[in-house]
Amino acid sequence: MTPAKSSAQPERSWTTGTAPGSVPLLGHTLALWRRPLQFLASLPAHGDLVEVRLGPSRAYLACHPELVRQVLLNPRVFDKGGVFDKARQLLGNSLSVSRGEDHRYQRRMIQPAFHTPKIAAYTAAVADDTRAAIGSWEPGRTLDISDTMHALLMRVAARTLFSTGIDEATIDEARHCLRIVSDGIYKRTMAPLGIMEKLPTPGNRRYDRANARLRQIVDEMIRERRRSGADHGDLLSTLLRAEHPETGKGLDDGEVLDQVVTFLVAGSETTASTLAFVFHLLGAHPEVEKRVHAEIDEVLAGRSPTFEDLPSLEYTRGVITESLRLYPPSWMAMRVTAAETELGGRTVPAGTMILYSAQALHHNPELFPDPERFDPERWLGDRAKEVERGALLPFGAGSHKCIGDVLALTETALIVATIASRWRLRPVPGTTLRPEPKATLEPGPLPMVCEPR
Ligand code: HEM
Repeated sequence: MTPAKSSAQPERSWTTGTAPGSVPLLGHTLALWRRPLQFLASLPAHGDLVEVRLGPSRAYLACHPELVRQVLLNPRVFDKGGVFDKARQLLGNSLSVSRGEDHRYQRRMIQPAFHTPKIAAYTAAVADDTRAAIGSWEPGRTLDISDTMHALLMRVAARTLFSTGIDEATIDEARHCLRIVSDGIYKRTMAPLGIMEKLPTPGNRRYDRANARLRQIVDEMIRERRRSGADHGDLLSTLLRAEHPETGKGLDDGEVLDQVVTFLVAGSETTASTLAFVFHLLGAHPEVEKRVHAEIDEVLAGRSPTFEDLPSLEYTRGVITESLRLYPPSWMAMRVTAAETELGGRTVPAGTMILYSAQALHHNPELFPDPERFDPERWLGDRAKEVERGALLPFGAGSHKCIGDVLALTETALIVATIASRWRLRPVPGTTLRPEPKATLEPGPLPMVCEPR
């Protein structure tokens, strides 16, 4: 590890290092491919900025929260290139992959759909939807909490963001397609050569079919809304009524479709995985579960939770934050330098890949003592103030920070409170959590047994 003096930050020295275990030709590609979570979490021990070899290319992982901030708060230099260029071909030039002026315009146009009063309105029915979804649960029944939360989230997204009246069977079909599409986008953006996905393999055909069907379902939803002309005050209406601030031009149906698919990809799997991790953690820590139940019983006294209850559900929110720390759904992201720049005391050429990883930050013992311990109290009272700025980063930062962060936290808290006020979910003995880092960090199958409270 080499100390290096930064001219941009003259007051502090950064340490830079190289990840160990590079092999000829491949560098660290295999380590990053085979055991990405462990590999990333091991890197902060080698410096504030750590060089990683990806085949012939050099990339850097920003490990110190301050360096991550420098990257995320300067999108003109640390731009959305690399995998985002590939994702743009699959998702269209939508919010999560656009850059520069395009991104600024889209963000300005869409942001009003995520203002707090809107979120309070969207989430008014989340408790009802959740109660309807758990209406068929029976004592002693085993369910896969991962799958159950994905199904619930798709219904909630259909209702909150798109106020759609489409039937349950179509929502289920869209969910099935979305998982295939999301997985396919991840594989296609990570594939180094871009050849395999063009071959007519069964997997590629499955992806093409799922993508076409998902787009057909969304397209029908858009046409229906245009036909009715109704303004439901939701995300879909915002997109359909959006106008470019200078040209006054709106989005055509194809552009609206790209945005909707992007929101489904970015918003539903991340939130569903968070919920599954939370229920897994509660099942594995009965003493924490007991405190969550006590808080919910005291605050709600038997009624359904609402947006206004969230400030009072402080411990429950601490559990959710701690789950996002341990299992950040967005486990790694990247930028590409648009020009030569300096980072952590190193001169970094234009076109260099800079990685940042919530997984690496959140499991760093320098930032979170005893990082593998599930400890919701980290987020309560004075202990929360001890956490270093930028150390907790489940939603990113800067101009590309997650637009759905408040919505995701609200939905998660409302769903946890609704379920935990009636049911306790017990892990099936012998079940081991094996998080799967894909487009989102997924919990994998998690069978749990329903017990009425
Ligand atoms: C627990 C749930 C969620 C997590 C952990 C999460 C995480 C993130 C992260 C880390 C980013 C920034 C990625 C980067 O720096 O490149 C991001 C961006 C984004 N997220 Fe989320 N997200 C969640 C839920 C949602 C929801 C509910 C929505 C919408 C309904 C959403 C929509 C988006 C969009 C559109 C972007 C791109 C924003 C931009 O570039 O301007 N996310 N998300």
